[in-house]
Amino acid sequence: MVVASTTTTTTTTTIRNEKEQAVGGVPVIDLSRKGPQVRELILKACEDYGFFKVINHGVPKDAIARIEEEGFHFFAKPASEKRKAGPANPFGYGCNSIGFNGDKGEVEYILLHTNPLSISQASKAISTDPTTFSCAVNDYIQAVRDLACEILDLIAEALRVPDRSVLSSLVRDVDSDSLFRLNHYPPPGTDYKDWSTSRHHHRHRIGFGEHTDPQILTVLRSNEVEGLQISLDDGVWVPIPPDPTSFCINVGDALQVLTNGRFRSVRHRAIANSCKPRLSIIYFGAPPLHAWISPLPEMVTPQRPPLYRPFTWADYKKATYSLRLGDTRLDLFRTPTSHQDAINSLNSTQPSI
Ligand SMILES: C=C1C[C@]23C[C@@]1(O)CC[C@H]2[C@@]12CC[C@H](O)[C@@](C)(C(=O)O1)[C@H]2[C@@H]3C(=O)O
Ligand SMILES: O=C(O)CCC(=O)C(=O)O
Ligand SMILES: [Fe+2]
Repeated sequence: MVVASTTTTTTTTTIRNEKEQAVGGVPVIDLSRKGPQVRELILKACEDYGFFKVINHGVPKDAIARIEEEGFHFFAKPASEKRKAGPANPFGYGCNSIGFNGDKGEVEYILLHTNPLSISQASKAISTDPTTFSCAVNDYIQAVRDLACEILDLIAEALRVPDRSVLSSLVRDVDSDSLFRLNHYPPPGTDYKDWSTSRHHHRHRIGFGEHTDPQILTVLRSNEVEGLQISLDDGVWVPIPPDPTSFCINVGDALQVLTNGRFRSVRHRAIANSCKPRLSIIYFGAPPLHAWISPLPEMVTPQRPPLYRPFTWADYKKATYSLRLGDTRLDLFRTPTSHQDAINSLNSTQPSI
């Protein structure tokens, strides 16, 4: 059972088991428990939060350990060495600067396309042992892609879509535009860039500013350091307790469209306050550039007309990269009627002057 409880400072979501004991902070779904119950839990989490954690996920420990080691090894290098793999354009090494439109954060990262050829090319600038690096990345991607696809198949079944691979086939396509990212959040005061850092401790040192992920499904794993937060409807930020044995799953914008707004693309951010370095490893499952994205026919009824017009993933990426991190780019793709409905409902909640 999912219960929202309010404390004096924040609202936290508490999950209670059948005996009404609190067992965690967000929906935690055990993927080893097959059957309709798991599908229904995933469905509810995607509708209510656009976010959940999975345990017993089947991703080999060894694949996780190898990519984590490669990540820490790279970020421990001198700034001048790391810069040889940058600047991120959008792929490669980036430091403090996110995207092309002025977004900043206390983060350094490697962003890669998941195409094995581009991984092998990029690895030459990242590692002195590019084969070991690219093998670690490829093996990890393969394992988390399988996990993403298993979840997408369960979602399609729960939505009663006749073709259970309609979502996963977009991510499995050889031309899929899926991405891989390593984010490193150094502790405050660390000299990880060339210029001196502020030693002031802010309550919220923003590592990666608030945003939604544009893709279909995000699979995120971090080390034991906290930082990830998700936003609930009322704008309250909920910290996600770190758990290196689980994966965080986010609904992305494209899945919000495919489900005609039934699932929410969750707003999230990363805070970089900890005195320990945080490393997150992220897979963004995306369709091919030429794929058309529109609400699945089963998600459209006379009562729920299409909220979004059809567009290609290439169109959506273009819009994404022309905007700031925190912008709500999905609004650009709403149908005229649904856009007007949204404006009307907003106006009706504003006091009239
Ligand atoms: C500021 C930007 C960085 C970003 C592209 C964008 O213009 C807006 C979306 C950003 C985001 C957020 C989720 C992923 O981390 C990411 C790779 C993506 O697909 O969209 C980043 C983009 C990026 O860092 O290149
Ligand atoms: O590093 C994190 O925990 C979150 C980063 C993120 O949301 C992203 O890279 O899209
Ligand atoms: Fe994100």
